[in-house]
Amino acid sequence: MVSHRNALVAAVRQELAEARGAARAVLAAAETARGEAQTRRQLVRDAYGTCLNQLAEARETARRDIQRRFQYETAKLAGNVRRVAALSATGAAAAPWRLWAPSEPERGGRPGLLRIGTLALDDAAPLPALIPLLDAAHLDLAGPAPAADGLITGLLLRALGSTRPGDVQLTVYDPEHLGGTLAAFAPLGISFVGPGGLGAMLDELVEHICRVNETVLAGNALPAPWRVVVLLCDTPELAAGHRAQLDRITRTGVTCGVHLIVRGARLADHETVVRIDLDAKKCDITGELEISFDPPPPADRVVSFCRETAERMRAGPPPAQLADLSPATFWAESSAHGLTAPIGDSTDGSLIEVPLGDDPPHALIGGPSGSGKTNLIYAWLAALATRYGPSELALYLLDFKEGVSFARFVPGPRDPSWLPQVRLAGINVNGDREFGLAMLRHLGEELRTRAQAAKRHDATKLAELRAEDPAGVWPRIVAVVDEFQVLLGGRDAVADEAVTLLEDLARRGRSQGIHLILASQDVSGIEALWGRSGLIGQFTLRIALPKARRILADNNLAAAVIPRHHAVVNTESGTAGANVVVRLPDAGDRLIWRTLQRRLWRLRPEGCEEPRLFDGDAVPRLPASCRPAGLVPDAATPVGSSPGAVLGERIDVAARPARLRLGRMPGRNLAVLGTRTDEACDVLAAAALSLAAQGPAHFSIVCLDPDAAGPAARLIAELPSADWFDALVEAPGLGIPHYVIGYALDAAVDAGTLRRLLTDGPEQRTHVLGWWRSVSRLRDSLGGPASRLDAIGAWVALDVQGADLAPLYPQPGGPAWYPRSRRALFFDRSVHRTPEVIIPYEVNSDHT
Ligand SMILES: Nc1ncnc2c1ncn2[C@@H]1O[C@H](COP(=O)(O)OP(=O)(O)OP(=O)(O)O)[C@@H](O)[C@H]1O
Repeated sequence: MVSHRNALVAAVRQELAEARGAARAVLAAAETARGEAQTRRQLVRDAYGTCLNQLAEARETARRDIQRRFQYETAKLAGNVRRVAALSATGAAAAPWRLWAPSEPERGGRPGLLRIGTLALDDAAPLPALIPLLDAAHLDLAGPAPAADGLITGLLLRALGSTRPGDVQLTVYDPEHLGGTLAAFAPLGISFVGPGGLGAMLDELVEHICRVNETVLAGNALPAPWRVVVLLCDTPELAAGHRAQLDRITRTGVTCGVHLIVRGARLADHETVVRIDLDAKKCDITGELEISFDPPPPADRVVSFCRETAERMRAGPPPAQLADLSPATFWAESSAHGLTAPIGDSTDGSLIEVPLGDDPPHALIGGPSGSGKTNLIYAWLAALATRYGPSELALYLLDFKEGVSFARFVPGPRDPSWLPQVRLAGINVNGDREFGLAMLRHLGEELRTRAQAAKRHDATKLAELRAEDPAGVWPRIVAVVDEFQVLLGGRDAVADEAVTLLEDLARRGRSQGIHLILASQDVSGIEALWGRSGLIGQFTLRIALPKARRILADNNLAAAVIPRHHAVVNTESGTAGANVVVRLPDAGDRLIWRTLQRRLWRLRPEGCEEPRLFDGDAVPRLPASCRPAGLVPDAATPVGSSPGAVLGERIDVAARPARLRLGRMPGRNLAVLGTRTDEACDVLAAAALSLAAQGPAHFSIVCLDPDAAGPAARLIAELPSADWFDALVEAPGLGIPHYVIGYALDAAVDAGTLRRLLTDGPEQRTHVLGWWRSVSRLRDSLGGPASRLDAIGAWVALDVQGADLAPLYPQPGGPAWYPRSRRALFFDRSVHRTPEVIIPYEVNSDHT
């Protein structure tokens, strides 16, 4: 029993031991699992922390990135807005008060926006808060009266300061303060409306709008000035009638230049109404952005501005500047149908355009000395030359005054530029009416060429010719002749031919695009002008400067009353009633002109040639091509049948040399006549050198005057083949042309030898080119008063009166010739009907 019990205990013990062992094993496993779980938990916790950190970092980076982009975009946007704002509101419309000054609006520009304060932007410099007014809006202000009145004062100052004096007309309804609120503006002549005047004022505005609409419907431009009406109402309620009228004005005013600025009475809703809430610091235009309103302008600034503006209004707007006559784009116009260009402005500042074309075709400018004719021509030419390029306009300019007014258009020693449209300019022409004639002849040729081209293309006027012949170059030609009375003055062949040419050009130039602008101090005495109705009748454009006589019709006295630097432009031949008064800009400033000309010059097309300049005071030099240079022709070189001796420069547009043909015919000798040694020597030297340049020739120099010995020696030094003689000799036939160059042959020559040389020489190619100091001495050297002069086929007269030349001239009485310095009269019996004036070349620059 005991053993059984012992066994049982042992068994139990065994089982218990096993159970305990198993429990311990389970516990150990559980402990291990717990440890592992705890480790895992720690890992997860750590990972979570890392993740959180990374996320926070990423979020911070993204936030910073977004903020940077936001700042960048905001700054960019603000910059753009600031630039737009700067363009939309310039000068007085936007400047802060401390820098504020009135600014001149651009000619033809529209009014911009006006600044009322600034808009605060996060992280960006504040933007100007701008609102529209003129031509755009009515303003409705809500908020405390003093702040609103200050804002209105600022707005008015900006609107007035950025427009021309008189462009804005101000009306103020201020029943409580009886105009006191805006009294600073009183010097501008504003209308103050009292407490009882609101109805009448609104009625008047409504009528004004009706009138403006009538004008616009009639096709006329919107008339200035703008009407700005300020209503300072302290009681919001208006009488029903007033309210109805105000609503009408609100709806229709802006398009008619009527603008309301209202404080205290709400304007009806309309697209043109801009509301400004001073309490909320908001405005319709700027939306949700808060406005920091500008303070009112300093009172003294308003008062001084108004005083100065009132002064300027009394004086009128300043005259246009030369630059105002230029278009925005140069050379953009076509001259097919005419030339239109402003020459100045009217007293209200608008430019006055002057037409030239089919009607009116030509212009006559008149005004006493110093009245501004040349200035007017400068201004006109500047306006034309900036509008029409060289393929549209060609200018021929001639000034018969003693002076160089057209010299600025051609290259000079200090300025190589020229006005690209100028083809020819004549200065100091007062003594050389022949040059005027030459220009008219040249234009006459051009007229003929154009008329033939028009006939070929079946065109009746320039516009048609240009349409039919698009490849042709047919610019309109404008010929300006200043002091043209010099050309027509005098009853001689020059005046007769000039009038005939002018008449032809005036009559037919209209359809061929050739226009004349003639200016004169006094046209009243030009009989040639008034005697030919066919001529004067074509000059339908008349421009009269102050005190001009006979430019306008006899009953048109406008020129007598206009002030200095003004002109009357009349396109109906000067009839009263067709006057337009123009203020002329000062176009005389050389620097301004040079700057303009340089701009045009740089635009000149390829191949644009320098203009031909004729300067009556300049002495032309013998061209290098007329001197024997390089290879000297030898005896084997063929000799032309009639070499041409160059005697001087012809007074013509091409500046060609005048030549005397020396063929093997009787009388082919030259007599240079007169006492001016220098010029006589130059004529002989030019003749000899030019002959030597043309082929083999031999020269015999005979010099009988010690004063001419220097030039004669210089000549012989330059001639390839020449001998010096102290007396006239008969040279044997050489087989090549032989020229006897005789200086002062009247001094002492054997009459028989001279006669034989003159008579028989030319047949054997021996020609005498001699200088005699007078016609009678020439005769004496040929044997006395009865001797014949047939052997002298050509002559050049220097200081010899026309009547003295009678023995050498086919018409009785001799040619009409009054000697002039550095001018000579050339007559070649075999080619001339009438003699021609030439300018002896300067051959050697010093006349020792
Ligand atoms: N619109 C103007 N504004 C300012 N100055 C002017 C104006 N017109 C002319 N003048 C000046 O008046 C003076 C005379 O002008 P201009 O030489 O044009 O007159 P003119 O009629 O051609 O005289 P003249 O026949 O004696 O040559 C010049 O000094 C010129 O600068």
